[in-house]
Amino acid sequence: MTTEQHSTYISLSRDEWATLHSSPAFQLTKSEIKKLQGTIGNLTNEEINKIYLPLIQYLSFNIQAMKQLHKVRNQFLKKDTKNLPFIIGVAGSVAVGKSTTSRILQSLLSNLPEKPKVEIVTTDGFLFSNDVLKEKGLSDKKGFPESYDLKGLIEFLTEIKSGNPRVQAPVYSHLHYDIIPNEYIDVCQPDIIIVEGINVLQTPKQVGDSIPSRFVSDFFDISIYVDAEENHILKWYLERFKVLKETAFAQPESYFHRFAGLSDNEAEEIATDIWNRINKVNLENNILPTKFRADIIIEKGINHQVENIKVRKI
Ligand SMILES: Nc1ncnc2c1ncn2[C@@H]1O[C@H](COP(=O)(O)OP(=O)(O)O)[C@@H](O)[C@H]1O
Ligand SMILES: CC(C)(COP(=O)(O)O)[C@@H](O)C(=O)NCCC(=O)O
Repeated sequence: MTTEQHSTYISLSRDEWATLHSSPAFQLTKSEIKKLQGTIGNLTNEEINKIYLPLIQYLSFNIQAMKQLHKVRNQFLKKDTKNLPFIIGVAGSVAVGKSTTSRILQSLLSNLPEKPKVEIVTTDGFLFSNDVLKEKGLSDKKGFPESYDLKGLIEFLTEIKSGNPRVQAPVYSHLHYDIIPNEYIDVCQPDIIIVEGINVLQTPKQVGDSIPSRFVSDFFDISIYVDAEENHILKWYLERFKVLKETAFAQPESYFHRFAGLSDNEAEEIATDIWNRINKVNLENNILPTKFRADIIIEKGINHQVENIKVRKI
């Protein structure tokens, strides 16, 4: 990181961050932890208390501040507009833990005293279908900026921030490795929306001779980048692939059903190849360069333990 980038963040070690939290300690049950931690799972109550509760408190201050700002703006404008959803963007590499982080945030935010309704929207729903990717010659570029219907994603977020009471998002199935035709999730003005995806902090590249006038991040009230060393992320990607081989790939309808009978070594070879050809290139060229656009950077060590947190100075 350059000195200039450094100087825009306050950097806190795990222990420094943990001391900032002032609410009482929290104890999730084993089954709650299991639901949150994902396929591999070594999430602990210590991690929740030291890392995620201070983060929730920090997010909660921002949510309260936004409500207050909305109130005084309404007073100034002599209007009575309703509060719009507070949008949190969660970015980072494939397999770094964006979905897991989002589930943890959803669960803990929903537990705040005002019991807000919190929904997660993943940007993989805005990937082009496999047929369209094939037509565009992008089958080996899934997850790259050009593989997303960015216009559709911006329209979705515009609708949300316009106060539309019911907005629909398309659905991606990791099992089928494709968009599910004609299936949508309804987003009905929750209090908080977590928008999670590898592309959420990207700035649009020029499309033809027009540049989209808005970025996805323009709609965020706060953004988080989940970061780790690439060798750790690859390890998590391989571990997840092996677990999926035993579970999801075993289902006949899985796109990767042909991988179900592979030995662990064969699976590791195939997953490493997919990583090196697609996800690693995407990380280096298109995801990592967006890190310093985030308001908060969470840096994880080998066991998913957060080691350092950077918070943008305001
Ligand atoms: N905080 C965490 N604690 C424990 N395990 C985690 C954590 N974050 C991610 N994982 C594990 O790492 C793998 C990748 O996480 P996932 O959330 O699926 O990544 P992404 O959504 O970024 O692709 C999963 O197997 C998940 O169980
Ligand atoms: C669909 C994805 C781009 C989304 O990544 P995610 O948001 O789940 O981290 C990714 O899971 C993917 O399929 N990448 C292409 C290469 C691969 O099969 O891993």
